[in-house]
Amino acid sequence: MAHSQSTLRARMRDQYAMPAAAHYMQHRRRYSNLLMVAFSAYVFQNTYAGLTGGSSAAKRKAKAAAKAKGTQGQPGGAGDAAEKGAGVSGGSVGSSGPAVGGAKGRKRRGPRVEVDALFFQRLSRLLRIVLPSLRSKEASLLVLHTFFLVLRTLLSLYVAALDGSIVSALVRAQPKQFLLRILTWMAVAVPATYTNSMLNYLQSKLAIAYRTRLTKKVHEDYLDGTTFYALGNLDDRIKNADQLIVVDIQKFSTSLAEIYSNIAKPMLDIVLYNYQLSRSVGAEGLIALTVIVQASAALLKLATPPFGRYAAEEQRLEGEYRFAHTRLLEHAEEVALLRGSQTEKNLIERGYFALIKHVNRVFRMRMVYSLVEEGIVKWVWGSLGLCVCAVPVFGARLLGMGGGEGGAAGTIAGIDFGSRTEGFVTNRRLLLSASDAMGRLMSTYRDLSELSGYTARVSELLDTMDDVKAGRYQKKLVGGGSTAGRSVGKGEEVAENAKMLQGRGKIIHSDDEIIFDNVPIVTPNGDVLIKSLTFYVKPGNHLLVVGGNGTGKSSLFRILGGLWPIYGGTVTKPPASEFTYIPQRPYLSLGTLRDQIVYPHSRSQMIARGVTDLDLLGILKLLDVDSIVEREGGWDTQREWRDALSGGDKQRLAMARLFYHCPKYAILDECTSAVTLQIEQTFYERATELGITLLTVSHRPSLWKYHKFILQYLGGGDYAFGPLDWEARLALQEEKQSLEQKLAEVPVWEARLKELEGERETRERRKENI
Ligand SMILES: Nc1ncnc2c1ncn2[C@@H]1O[C@H](COP(=O)(O)OP(=O)(O)OP(=O)(O)O)[C@@H](O)[C@H]1O
Repeated sequence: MAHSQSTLRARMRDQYAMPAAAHYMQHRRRYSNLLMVAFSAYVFQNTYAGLTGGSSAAKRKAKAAAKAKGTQGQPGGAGDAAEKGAGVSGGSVGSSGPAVGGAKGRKRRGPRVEVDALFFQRLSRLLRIVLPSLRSKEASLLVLHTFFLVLRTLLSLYVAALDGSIVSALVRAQPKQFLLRILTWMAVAVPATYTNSMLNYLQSKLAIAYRTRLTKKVHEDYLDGTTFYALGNLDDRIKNADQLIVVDIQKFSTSLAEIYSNIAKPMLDIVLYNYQLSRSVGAEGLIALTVIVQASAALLKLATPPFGRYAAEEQRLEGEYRFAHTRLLEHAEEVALLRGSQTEKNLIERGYFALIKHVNRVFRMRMVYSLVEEGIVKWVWGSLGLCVCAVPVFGARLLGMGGGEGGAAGTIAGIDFGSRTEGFVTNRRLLLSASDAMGRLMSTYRDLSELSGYTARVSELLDTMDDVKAGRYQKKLVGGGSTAGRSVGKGEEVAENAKMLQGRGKIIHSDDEIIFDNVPIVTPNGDVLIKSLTFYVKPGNHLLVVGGNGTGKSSLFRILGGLWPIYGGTVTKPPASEFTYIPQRPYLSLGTLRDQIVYPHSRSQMIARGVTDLDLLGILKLLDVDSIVEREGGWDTQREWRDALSGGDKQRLAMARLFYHCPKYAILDECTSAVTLQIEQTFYERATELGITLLTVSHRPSLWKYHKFILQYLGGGDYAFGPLDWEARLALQEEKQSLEQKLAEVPVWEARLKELEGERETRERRKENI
C-alpha cells in the first residue's frame, strides 16, 4: 500500500508537477511580467484605498450618508449649510464653544477632518485656486518637478545596476572594468546631485507659489468691503483669522508641495523598481511581497491616529495663544497702568500650556506610530528583501531545475560567482529602494492626514468668507439659538425676537438724506435694543444722539455704516463713501504723518485731488495742532502713531481727516472728549461751513447748540426723536442741575438740623439742673 502510494506520488510529480515547473521556468519572464502588472495595479489600488481611508464599499456608504445629509452641494449651498449647522458652525475652526443649530445631539469641536470624500472635495477646490490653469506658473513648476522626479528614479535604477557591476568587477578581479565603472559612478554624481538640489528647490518654489495664490485669494475676500469685520463680529466660525491667513495657509502650501513628491515619487519608484526586479528575480518574490505589504498596510492603517484632526486642533490652539499675546500688546498701556501683568500672565500661560499639552500628546502618538512604521518598513521589509534576492538561487533548486551544490568549483548550476554577486547587489539595492519607497508611501498617510487638517481650516475660512459676503451668518444668539438655526430660547418675547431675526430690511440709496423707517436695532448676538426706530436727517440738520451707556447709540452707526445687517424696515441713506466716522479713540494707520490725515487715501490720491502739504498744514493750523509736523520731523515721518501721540492730538488729527475728505455726513462718537471747548467750537463751526452734516453722540451739553434734532434713547427699548430746542433744553438742564445740587445738600442740612436740636436739648437740660 505504502509502496503504491509513493509510486503514485512519483507518477503525479513526473506527469504534472515537473512539466508544470518546467513550463513555468521556460516562460518565467512572461509570467513575471503578468504578475508585475497585477502587483502594480494592487499597489495603486491599495495606496488609493489607504490614502482615501477605506474601501469602495466604505466610500459608497460615506457618499450615501453625505447625500442623506445633503452635503453633496457646493460649499455654502443649502446642504452645506445643513452640514455646518450640524457640527461645524458653533464649535468650528477657531471656536471652542458648543456646536449650535442643526441636527440634534451631534456636537463636534471642529470641521470634519478626515481623509475622505469631503477632504478631496475641499482639496480640489483649493487646487483650483493654487493651480488655476495648465498654463500657469505653478503648472510649469509642477511639470518641471515631475521631470526631475522621474529623472531621479531613472538615475537610481542606473546606479543600482552600476553598483552591481562594480562589485562584479571586484569579484572577478577585473581592475580595468572596476576603474572605468568607478569613474562612471563619479560622473553620475553630477546629474544626481543636481537633480536632488533641483527637487528641493522646486518643492520650495511650489510651496511659495501655492501660498501666494491662496493668500491673494484670501486677501481679496477678506479685505473686500467689511468682510474682515463681519468675520469676527457677525459670525462665530472663525476666531483667529490672522492665524489662519498667516500660518495655516503657509502650512497648507508646504504640506501640499511635499505631498506631491511624497506620493508621486514613491509610486513611480515602486513600479519601476519592481518591474526591474521582476525581470531578474521573477514574480514569485513579488507575490510574497504583495501579501506582506497588504498585511502591514492594514496594520499601519489601524495604528494611524487621526493626525489631521490633531493638526487642525494644534493650529487652533496656536491661534489662541498668539491672540493672547496680540491682545496684551494692543492694550499694553492700560494693563501696565492697572498693574495687570500677573493676570495677563495667567491667561497667556493658560493658552500656552493648553497648546503644549496637545503637542506633547501628538508627539507621543507620533513616536509610537514611528516605532510601528519603522519596524514594518525597515526591518520586516528589509528581511523580506533578502528573501526575494534569494529567489533566483533557491527558486530553481526547489523546483528541481538544477542548481545543485555539487557543481564545478566557482560555478553553481552554470552561474558564475561574478554574475550572481552582481545580480544580488543590484537586486538588493533595488529592493531596499522599493521598500523605502513603500515606506514613504505608507508614511504619506500621516502627511495626508495632516494635510487634511490644514485643508479643513483653509476651506473653512474660504467657506465662511463666502457665507459672510452673502449675508449667511452663523452666530450663537442670546437665549441659546443661532443665526443659522434662526431660533432664540423660549418665552413670548424671545419668540417675537426670533421672528424678527428671520426678516430682512431694505436699503435704499439716496443722494442726501438719511431715513430710518421702522428699523429694529439688533446686535449680532440677537439682542434687540430697539424694536422699531424711525427718524430722519436732512442735509445741514445736525443730529444729536443721547442716551445711557449700552443703549445702542453706536449700534445705530454700525447699521448706518453697513456693518450690521438690518432685520426689518427701510434704511434710506447715501453710500458708505459719503460718511466719515470719528470715534473717541481714532484709528491711526501704519505710515507717515501725512497718511494719518488723508487715510484711507494715499499720497498720490491726495495729489490727484489737488491737495498739497500746505493745505494740510492749514487744516492743522485751524485745529491748533500744526506744530506736530515740525515736532515729529516732517510729513514723511513714519511712526507707531497710536503710541506717539496724545489723546487730544489723535482727536485733532481725526478732525483734520474729516476736513480733508469733506464728506456729506460725519459720525462723531464722543470725538471731542479730549480737546478744549475752544477747539470743539472751531471744529463744529468749520464742519458746518464745509457743508458736512453731523451725527453726534456726546454727553457734553456744550455741544447741544450745534444741533437741530435730537434722538434720545430712553432705555428699555424706548426712544424719542424730534427738533432740539437747545436753549430750552439747556435751561432745563441748568435748573435740573441746580435742583440736584440742592438735593445733594439736603442730607448736610438735615445733619446740621439734628446737631442744632441736640445742642438745644443739652442747654435746656443744663438750665433745669441749675
Ligand atoms: N460686535 C458686537 N457684537 C455683539 N454685541 C455688541 C457688539 N457691539 C456692541 N454690542 C452690544 O450692543 C449694545 C449697545 O452697544 P453700543 O456700543 O451701541 O452702546 P452705546 O449706547 O454706544 O454705549 P456707550 O455710551 O457706552 O458707548 C451693548 O449691549 C453691546 O454689548
